[in-house]
Amino acid sequence: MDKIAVLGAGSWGTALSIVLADNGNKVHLWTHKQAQAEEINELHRNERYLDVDLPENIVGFSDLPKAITNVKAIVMVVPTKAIREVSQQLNSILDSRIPIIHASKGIEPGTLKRVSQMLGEELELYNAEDIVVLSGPSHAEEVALRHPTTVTVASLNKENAKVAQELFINEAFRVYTSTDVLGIELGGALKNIIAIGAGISDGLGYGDNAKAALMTRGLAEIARLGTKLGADPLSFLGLSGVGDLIVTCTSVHSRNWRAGNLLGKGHNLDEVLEEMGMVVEGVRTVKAAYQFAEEENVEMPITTGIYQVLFEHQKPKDVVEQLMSRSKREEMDDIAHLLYERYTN
Ligand SMILES: NC(=O)C1=CN([C@@H]2O[C@H](COP(=O)(O)OP(=O)(O)OC[C@H]3O[C@@H](n4cnc5c(N)ncnc54)[C@H](OP(=O)(O)O)[C@@H]3O)[C@@H](O)[C@H]2O)C=CC1
Ligand SMILES: O=C(CO)COP(=O)(O)O
Repeated sequence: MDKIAVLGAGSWGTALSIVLADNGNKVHLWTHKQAQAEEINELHRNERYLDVDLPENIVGFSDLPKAITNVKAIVMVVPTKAIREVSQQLNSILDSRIPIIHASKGIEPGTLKRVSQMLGEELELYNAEDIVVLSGPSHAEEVALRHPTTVTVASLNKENAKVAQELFINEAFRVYTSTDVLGIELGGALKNIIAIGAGISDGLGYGDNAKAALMTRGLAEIARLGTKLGADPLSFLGLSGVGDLIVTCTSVHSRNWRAGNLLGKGHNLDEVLEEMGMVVEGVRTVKAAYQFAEEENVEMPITTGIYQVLFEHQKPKDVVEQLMSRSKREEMDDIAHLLYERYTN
């Protein structure tokens, strides 16, 4: 039985541990809280994060050196804001280059780094190119119930992506490979912003038309930024693009959608984050995307509107009015231009 370490015992770390345990591995699920490790070992539960019984081959650890001893691979699933801190802790104990797969969806405000870039910067033995990202439409609650789910694993090194595919794939969890790390990471991170927007729209009482508009035009601005940064535009039509956008914008499981929904109903951001009690990645990512849009001179009106609601105390209804009264334009003008530039150069 291979040992795999999963770092981050929230809902997604726990669900991915179940997939790995179902595949016959002994999973070392690391948490920074001792009581949580004890709950996992004594009750085979992680009650605060996921309402399922855990397989007995998932073992809780609160000691990081012990958690990674003799493991074949490390899966990193802490929130984006904790990636650097946990990587720094790993540096002093990692003595060989085992595969590292991350499943976190965010971009760091200020530096505008994606998770694989942060890992490459912090981990002394690794470059960003060594890291694999796992992303796609995958609510932890459904993965834990073994409901059919599909994700993409991407690495610049195709062999690394294949190792990750082999590790996770099973009859309920289908894994595709890609080499477009940039597109896969951007798709997974930026859809959280649009999911907040979809939640706001539903909270305001708008209907399906408004949500479909947000999703479609949201995807257009994700693709616009991603293509400008060098991602493959086709990735945004894939699992980590349109797939994750659908699942996050249309589900009550999504913390980003739920946070947006409360904002749309009139709660302020502090109240909402207090109520959620779990990570809402889109809140930090919207700061990064807003900064990206300015620096890269890319139009991202929906992202800008959500930024204004979250951080500039704009009323959601006023932002909707602002979006609906923008100057007239052709639907595909800039996307067509970007695609033309990409495929003719
Ligand atoms: N939930 C899902 O369905 C999916 C989530 N993701 C992504 O996975 C990532 C993790 O999300 P998720 O598991 O849902 O989040 P949760 O909020 O459910 O859990 C986050 C976990 O990380 C722990 N944590 C926070 N800071 C640190 C730290 N500095 N050191 C160690 N552990 C820490 C938290 O501990 P504590 O709260 O006890 O401090 C908690 O156990 C996010 O980037 C998310 O976007 C991706 C796909 C699906
Ligand atoms: O990324 C997810 C599903 O693919 C989970 O989204 P939330 O973080 O909004 O719950």
